[in-house]
Amino acid sequence: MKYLHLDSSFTPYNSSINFEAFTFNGGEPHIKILDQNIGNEITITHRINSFNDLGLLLIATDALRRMKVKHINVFIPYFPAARQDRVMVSGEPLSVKVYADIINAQQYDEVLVFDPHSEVTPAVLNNVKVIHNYDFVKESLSTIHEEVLLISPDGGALKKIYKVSEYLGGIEVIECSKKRDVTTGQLSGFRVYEEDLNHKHCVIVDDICDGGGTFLGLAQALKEKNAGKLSLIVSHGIFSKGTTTLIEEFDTIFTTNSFKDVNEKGVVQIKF
Ligand SMILES: O=P(O)(O)OC[C@H]1O[C@@H](O)[C@H](O)[C@@H]1O
Repeated sequence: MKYLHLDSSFTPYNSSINFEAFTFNGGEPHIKILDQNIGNEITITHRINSFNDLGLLLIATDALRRMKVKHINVFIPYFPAARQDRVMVSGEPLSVKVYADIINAQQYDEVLVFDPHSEVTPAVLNNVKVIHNYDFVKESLSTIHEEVLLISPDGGALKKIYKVSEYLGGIEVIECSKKRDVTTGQLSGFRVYEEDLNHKHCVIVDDICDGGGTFLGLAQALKEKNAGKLSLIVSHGIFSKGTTTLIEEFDTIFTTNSFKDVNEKGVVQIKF
């Protein structure tokens, strides 16, 4: 099996097929595969954070098909728009399905995704294989040498966190839920369904850290219930508002390189 790593800083498997890629003046991505003996099965790996990234994946797939590669797999660690997985009000798109339809049209033999936001992503993708967060959480926790509680931020994360807990031999899970303002729908606080956390190390586990507001808010609520140290494990680190405030609040933040590379003291990035 050979690998085509389209993003030079995301190279989860060692060997990569040689290629040249650049963007035309008009903004269109271009690629030329330089190796000619590339075999019959290739896995493309790519972080898709923009339409240009998607475009590069599509034209790379076309180039491989024209080179008569029979079996093509793709590893898209952070599946785009996985959070836009339902239409809340008329006028909104079902974006995850739009991306999935484009990926499905490529007829990949296997589509690997890492810890998708909900069950909708694997449901709308063909030939999908989900890489769960179990080993990532296990590796993160292996650096914490004290008893921990796993904190589930909301109902959406519950099913996954209980599976993680089971995988790790039954670590205690503390359930929480988000409070929302009834008129605006804005996040207004958290309910923690445990009276006293007994100063134990609380580890929040979730799929995505975007702006970080969820985790800063939850940290406050946990402290009000006598939390000890706080850590955060998030599969996909977008960190759109930076990491400074989060680093001040959390003992350690664990993430992967599924979305981007982060080199900040206080953030441990476990790489694919
Ligand atoms: O508060 P930020 O970091 O912006 O958003 C992260 C939260 O938004 C959800 O979709 C994620 O699953 C996570 O619970």
